[in-house]
Amino acid sequence: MKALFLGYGRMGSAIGNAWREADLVEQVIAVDPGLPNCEQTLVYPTLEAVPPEPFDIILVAVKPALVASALAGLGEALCAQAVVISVAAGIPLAVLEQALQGRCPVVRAMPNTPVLVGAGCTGLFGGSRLTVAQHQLVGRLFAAVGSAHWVDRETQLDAVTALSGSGPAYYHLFSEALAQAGVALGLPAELARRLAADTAFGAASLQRRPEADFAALRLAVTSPNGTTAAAIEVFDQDQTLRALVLRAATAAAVRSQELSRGE
Ligand SMILES: NC(=O)C1=CN([C@@H]2O[C@H](COP(=O)(O)OP(=O)(O)OC[C@H]3O[C@@H](n4cnc5c(N)ncnc54)[C@H](OP(=O)(O)O)[C@@H]3O)[C@@H](O)[C@H]2O)C=CC1
Ligand SMILES: O=C(O)[C@@H]1CCC=N1
Repeated sequence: MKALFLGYGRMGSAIGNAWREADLVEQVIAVDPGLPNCEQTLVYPTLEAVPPEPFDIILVAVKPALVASALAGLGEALCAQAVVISVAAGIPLAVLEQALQGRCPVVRAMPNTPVLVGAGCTGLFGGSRLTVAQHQLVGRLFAAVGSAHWVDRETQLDAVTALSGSGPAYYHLFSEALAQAGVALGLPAELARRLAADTAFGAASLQRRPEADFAALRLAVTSPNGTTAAAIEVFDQDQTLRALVLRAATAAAVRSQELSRGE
């Protein structure tokens, strides 16, 4: 299977490298004006420079504002047998289909950066022209770099973006804050960094077990009148943390809706 990537920055290269390392695609070709050739990936500066051969998958991973113009340049020779996947936040299927003028079936995907280590999760929504076989292929491609989840309504992708698309940054921010707190409490910076990372990994591993109940996992750490209770009381004072998380996720979802209107 051959894959063409339009945009090979952080998200495009994370997915391209992961698919190649998992032997899901034999050849990855990328179009990206700013990049030199990477090992095992042929990078062209423009779409016009790509030899006119058919691709099975064309993944567009440019900034949302550039998606329509990047797709408009896709000629019949490249996309005759392809499924086009857009990972751009907010850009609706209707815009993608219009840019392609019906040349190929389209899927919207909202992955996240842990695809780099095979631990991503991706929300998916397919257009009406997608065949059952193509639906299965796209699901398999994203499941191979983490987990893949089809949503029923396109608007749900705004919530997926707010939760798991942007979500890794929220956890990284919390780890930054926790490591800084460790240093303020007297630990060497490298030890605080390591403890924050290992704690995030351990907690996530517990959360991922089947039937895991997040509240029960929290309570298992929280001895009555103990150290955790003292910290949770601060987080939960007037629902501070939960209210903040809701505000932050809502801001992300609203931004996704704005992007869909081209704002
Ligand atoms: N980063 C993330 O965690 C996630 C990102 N996304 C989505 O992925 C998309 C890309 O984001 P991200 O990878 O972070 O951004 P990057 O800026 O890292 O990557 C975009 C790349 O596209 C290149 N580019 C610009 N114009 C074109 C063009 N016409 N044709 C081909 N390549 C072009 C850019 O080059 P140059 O820099 O020189 O302009 C850049 O290298 C966005 O739409 C975003 O919404 C989705 C989920 C998660
Ligand atoms: O911040 C963004 O807009 C992109 C989409 C989800 C993660 N990064």
